[in-house]
Amino acid sequence: MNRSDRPHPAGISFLPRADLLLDQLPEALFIVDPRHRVVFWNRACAQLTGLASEAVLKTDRHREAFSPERLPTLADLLLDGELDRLPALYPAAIPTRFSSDNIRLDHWCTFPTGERRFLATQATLLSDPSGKILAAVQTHRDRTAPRISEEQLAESEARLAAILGSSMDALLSFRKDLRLELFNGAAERLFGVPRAAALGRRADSFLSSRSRRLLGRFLSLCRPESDAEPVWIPEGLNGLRESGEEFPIEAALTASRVGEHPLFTLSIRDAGALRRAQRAILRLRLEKDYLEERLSQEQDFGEFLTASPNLRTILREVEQVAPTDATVLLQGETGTGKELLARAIHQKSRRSGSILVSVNCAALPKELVESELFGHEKGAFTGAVHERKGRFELADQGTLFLDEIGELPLATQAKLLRVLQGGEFVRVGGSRTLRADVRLIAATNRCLEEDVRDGRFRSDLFYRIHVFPIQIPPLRERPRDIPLLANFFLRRFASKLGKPAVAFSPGSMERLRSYSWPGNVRELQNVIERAVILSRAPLVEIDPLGAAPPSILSPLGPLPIRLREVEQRQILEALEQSRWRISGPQGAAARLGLHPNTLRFRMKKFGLLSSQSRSK
Ligand SMILES: Nc1ncnc2c1ncn2[C@@H]1O[C@H](COP(=O)(O)OP(=O)(O)OP(=O)(O)O)[C@@H](O)[C@H]1O
Repeated sequence: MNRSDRPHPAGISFLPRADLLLDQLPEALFIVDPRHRVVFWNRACAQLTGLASEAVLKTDRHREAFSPERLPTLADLLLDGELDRLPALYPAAIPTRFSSDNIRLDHWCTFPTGERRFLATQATLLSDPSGKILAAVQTHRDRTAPRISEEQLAESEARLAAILGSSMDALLSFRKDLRLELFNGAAERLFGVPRAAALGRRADSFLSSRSRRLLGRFLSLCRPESDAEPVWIPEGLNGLRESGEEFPIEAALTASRVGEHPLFTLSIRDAGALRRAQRAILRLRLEKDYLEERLSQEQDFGEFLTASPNLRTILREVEQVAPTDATVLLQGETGTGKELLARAIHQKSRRSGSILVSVNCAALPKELVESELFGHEKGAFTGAVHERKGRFELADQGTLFLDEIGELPLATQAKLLRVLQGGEFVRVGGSRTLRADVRLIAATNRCLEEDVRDGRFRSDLFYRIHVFPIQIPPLRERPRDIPLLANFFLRRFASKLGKPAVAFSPGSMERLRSYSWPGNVRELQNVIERAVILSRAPLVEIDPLGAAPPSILSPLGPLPIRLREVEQRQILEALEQSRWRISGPQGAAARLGLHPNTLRFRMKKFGLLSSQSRSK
């Protein structure tokens, strides 16, 4: 049967052949009679719900077509006059009521197929002129796609609002007329103005008058682009609070093309707060350095400072060996603090009440080494006009620090071994056996194992002194020590030179950290001393430190050692010539052109301060 030949649906005989028209509608439409029976179900409705009109007509299956729970449809509620049940039945839906017999509901529907669609559903009652209800018509427009876009837009707007709200910077967006369109939470807090009051106001009303002119100049220069980068506005801008108070700000301006007109966004930061934070960070850093130094001093060894975990572990072991009489061998590159540590060990030993005698083996001429260590009798050799005690005798009951032990001639090594084994020795040119109770601390920057292999160092002596070897790592392997020691020397030299230095200039610490320090702590100390001497401002500037020339790194011929040796030799010669007299016209100081105290200081540094000279 042709569609046009079909009889009228029973309930809509008042609409002659309207069924044909309604069937063509793109909108899904059905009609129910007052007994809630479906009397019309158009083609779009069948397509939308998946239920053919034959399956629905004359039944109340229209309910299940739109909800698995068979909820009454809008048409049903209208017929029963029960619109007040809408909120309970469709809590998430958005109703729009046009009149008592015409209502719209926008909501998500689930069909028998399981598919979900967002529908704009509208229902109207049809009545005859006497007011008798004939039927209810319900139409459905599928708004799924626009609804998803709306939801996505709302979600992205909420996300954007959350981002803008949580931004630390105050954000002010405006068009060419400067009227504010966006004023985030940080802006409310910074300027003390609620968003509602700020929107629509001119953006430059939050700037001081000078800054307004500057912003105007910037706006005229800005070329809005779709992916514009922010442009920093140079320093010197001032914000204006609602209270009239001006305050320094840092700002960046972005000019982007959004829609037809350019959109400008000012990001503003309270520069005062930033500076206060920077000052607080500097203060905390200085405090941290100081505390680290204190901790290091308390935990460890007097002036021997370290923040390096490796070295701290080593120092804990040293702490245990210090009170014993065990021989300690300190190994490490030049300037790593071997002598300083030797002194600390002596201080922590039961011999601290007695003397620590230092001998720098590298500074002694070969022919004088034995007499230096073991003393000589009068006339033992040319120039030995007096009998003289050696360092072993002087160190009796105390500690003997043999620095650069690897430099000892082989013959002296043999004699040293005998003393260490039996505690007895004979002065050069003498026959009396003498005894000395000495604790030995030896140090070297050479690789003694290699010297033993090459026959430069006796293996028996090596094993005798290798009882408790300590390897002090070079400064470049303990990066944490660089700021600690640098700050320590900074304070020390600043107070010594009466300079009110408080800190290093920006970038200085980075320079110190990135240098390789071939001369280790001694070199660092010298660099800081020089910088403090040259500094005028309260900030101390470290000049760029050159890359270390390879020769300095070589363990065999480090330049600083050579200079030291020359200086030591000259002092020793002058002392020998003056018979270890320091002051007076014939004294070594006068020969060297030095003040006697300066000479004493240098001698102490080189371990040359013996009993002969101490008294003179
Ligand atoms: N950890 C440290 N803490 C504080 N000062 C240190 C430290 N290490 C070294 N120094 C200082 O560095 C300088 C060099 O140290 P020291 O003379 O002890 O080194 P060294 O290893 O014996 O050198 P060399 O092998 O050249 O004799 C000294 O002025 C010392 O006080």
